Amino acid sequence: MILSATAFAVSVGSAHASDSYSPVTSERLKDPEASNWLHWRGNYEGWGYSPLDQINTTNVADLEVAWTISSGVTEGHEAAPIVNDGMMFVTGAYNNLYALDATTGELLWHYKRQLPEDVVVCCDVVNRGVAVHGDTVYMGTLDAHLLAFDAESGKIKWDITVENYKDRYALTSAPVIIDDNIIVGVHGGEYGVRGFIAAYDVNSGEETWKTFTAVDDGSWPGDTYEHGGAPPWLSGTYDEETNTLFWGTGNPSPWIDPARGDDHDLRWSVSVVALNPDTGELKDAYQYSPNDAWDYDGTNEPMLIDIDGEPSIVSPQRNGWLYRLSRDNGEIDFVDAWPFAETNIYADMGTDGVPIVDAAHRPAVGKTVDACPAFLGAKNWMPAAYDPNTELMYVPTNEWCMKIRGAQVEYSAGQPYVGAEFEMYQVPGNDHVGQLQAIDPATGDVAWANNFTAPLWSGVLTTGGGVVFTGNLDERKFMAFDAENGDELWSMTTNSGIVGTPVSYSVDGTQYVAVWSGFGGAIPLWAGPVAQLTENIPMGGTLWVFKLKQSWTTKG
Ligand SMILES: O=C(O)c1cc(C(=O)O)c2c(n1)C(=O)C(=O)c1cc(C(=O)O)[nH]c1-2
Ligand SMILES: [Ca+2]
Repeated sequence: MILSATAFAVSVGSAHASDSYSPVTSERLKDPEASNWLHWRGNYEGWGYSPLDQINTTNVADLEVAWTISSGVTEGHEAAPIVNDGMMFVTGAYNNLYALDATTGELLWHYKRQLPEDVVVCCDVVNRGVAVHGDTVYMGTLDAHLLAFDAESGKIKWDITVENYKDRYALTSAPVIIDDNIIVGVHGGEYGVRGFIAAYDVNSGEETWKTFTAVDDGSWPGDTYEHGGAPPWLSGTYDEETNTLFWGTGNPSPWIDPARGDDHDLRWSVSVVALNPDTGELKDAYQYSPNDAWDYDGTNEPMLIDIDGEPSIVSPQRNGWLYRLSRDNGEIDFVDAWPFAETNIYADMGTDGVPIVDAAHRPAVGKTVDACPAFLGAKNWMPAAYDPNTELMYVPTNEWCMKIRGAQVEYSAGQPYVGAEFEMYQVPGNDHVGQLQAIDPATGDVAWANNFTAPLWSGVLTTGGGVVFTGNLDERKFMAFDAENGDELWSMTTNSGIVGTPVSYSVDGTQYVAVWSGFGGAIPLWAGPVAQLTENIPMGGTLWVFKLKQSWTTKG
């Protein structure tokens, strides 16, 4: 299914000069202050962890609303707000960008992208956030531009074209900034783009490198890599120690192609790649699903964690397996993998990390199969979080399956290039689809799990106060759980279903937690009958910001 973006007028609000914007240096990005939220996942390692502990398990029940702001837009609001010394930058749907006073919600400036009428993206007109560097704020757009704004005034410094949106290239996620490079990965796996990661100079916007993720190495039949997808549409992570960028890549285009046969790996689709961020040079890669036929994009965040002193990558994948990989010297090696939701596509996981496919669950043209998970995955884009105190990761999970079969499709620029027919369904006998799981990344053991009737489509935040935050859909609740045992400590019913990415920050000694409520994203567009679980959710984006009641905050 496709969705067209309607045009909006640009309206940069009145510039409001705050007296002292703090420039974001490369050093600050490498070692972010606990009070700020400078990366979409809080740090380069992709943890989604705030060390702040003013809000903790003993007082979180006393949270109250500090302020809210409504976007007036009814599509999905997925972004993580970025906060730098009291100033917040947050995106809504359709590339709306708001600069706000993080303590009061006062709107300092607002940019509304004028998108061409014929912009089409696969999975809703979403944006997952901005990146910040110096006195500049950067946003990727649905028409595949990269924009640089003056942080204080909202004035556009530069606007570059990353690729042609008419071929369905788009940017939906937050850029990653490493020293003088601003790095983005493209969308378009359902339209036959050729995926790439590219870097631009933070000051001039000039391209410094571009690395294709569908590679010409003989692992694709003929020249099919040229429309082979593998789009790295979510943000990557960065290991400063070895100067390595890790980035997940999407599904091959089309999902199913009779020409491929069984022996084409289609590198590096559904993989994690390791790049030198200065040059874009490929250091190494590991493929989660060679020759993928189920739309199991491997884009999910490669979280960088040290496990018993071993530098590791941990990533819960759409295919239902949680991977533990090593990352010594920027080289990726398979260590272990564990199923974390209903999955039947692999008969076994080889000890070398090359899965043994169960042919009974592999679709082809003229062959319908039942496959679990469904193509929307055991976990999709909504980021898991890691808590260095409990040493657990908290994974928003969905259990569902699909009937799927191949369909003939020809490449035609800008047209859907999927090659499959499918219908999702709930796992028979299950009373839930969504689950928040606390998992030990060393062993794959589940410490606790909480179930939700509808799918879970919100990011997760961990905090130094031992509280885990996430939101759900049909109940519209933003919730706080005890990181140790999963007990629900607090919740608040919001305006809409939550598909946001919660963050935490503090200003003048007061800790805040912020999250969008505004249902949308892939579920209403793609989930078929399973979307019925979410059909009565009210629509519309509101950013909610919480803090403790005064009696707690003054105790310091
Ligand atoms: O292959 C791609 O280029 C691509 C891009 C995106 C995106 O950029 O949002 C999604 C997907 N695929 C996808 O398969 C998917 O399930 C999905 C869900 C969502 C969402 O925001 O809810 N985006 C995307
Ligand atoms: Ca995809």
